[in-house]
Amino acid sequence: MIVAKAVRKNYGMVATPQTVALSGVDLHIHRGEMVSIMGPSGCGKSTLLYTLSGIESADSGEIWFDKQAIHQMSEKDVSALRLTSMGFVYQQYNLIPVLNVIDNVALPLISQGAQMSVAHKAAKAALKDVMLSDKLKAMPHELSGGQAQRVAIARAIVHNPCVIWADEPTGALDTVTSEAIVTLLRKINTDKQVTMVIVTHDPLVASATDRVIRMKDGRLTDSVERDRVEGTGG
Ligand SMILES: Nc1ncnc2c1ncn2[C@@H]1O[C@H](COP(=O)(O)OP(=O)(O)OP(=O)(O)O)[C@@H](O)[C@H]1O
Repeated sequence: MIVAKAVRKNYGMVATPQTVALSGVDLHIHRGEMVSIMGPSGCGKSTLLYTLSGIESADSGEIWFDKQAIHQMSEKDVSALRLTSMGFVYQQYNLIPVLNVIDNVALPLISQGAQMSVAHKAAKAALKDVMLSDKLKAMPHELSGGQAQRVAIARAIVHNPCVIWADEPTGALDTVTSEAIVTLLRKINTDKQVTMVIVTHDPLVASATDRVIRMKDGRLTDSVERDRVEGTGG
């Protein structure tokens, strides 16, 4: 479903010393797969996530999303693809502080031109999926970290995307809350068959995914299936 071929990405001006963030990444993520990306700080995990999702452009190489060549698309077309087919979850939730929970979750649909009543109906259903039906009118500052992340997850699924990209979704949460978020992400992956790509430092998150991709110095070093990660065959 998502294919990267020899993807390279540098930061910095051509005339100045450049940071090599991705130095030839080849990757294939299958539809419905839940994958984690791990590796030391600065190895290029977030850059890979944002390049695969078309937020950052690659310097060279190919990125395919369901047979669509992201590396050849205009910025406008990639934005439209993101809006309709992708959801994002960030470490710091990125909720709009002046909007209540239901309006935050409805936002991706409103951005696509949906009527408010339609967007609110879908937002309510998404908030039910994350077990927050009792917080529709709450403001973001009234939520715990775990609740805020669940709202962010509802916002990421409200438009039925094919893929969810998550950058350190448990990075700001304690262990118990992280476990609940991982369980929720896994349930959404299973129930809705949404492909999930999760950048994480957290072994707990990685152990819940189908495959752990390891990176070092802008390259993939390893790709390990779940049973081998857990070492239990389960
Ligand atoms: N906007 C940017 N401008 C310049 N350099 C950048 C930019 N974003 C990332 N980099 C550099 O690219 C390299 C890869 O960064 P990236 O954020 O992808 O790593 P990471 O593995 O996600 O790190 P962390 O685990 O600390 O979040 C790093 O050396 C970083 O300093």
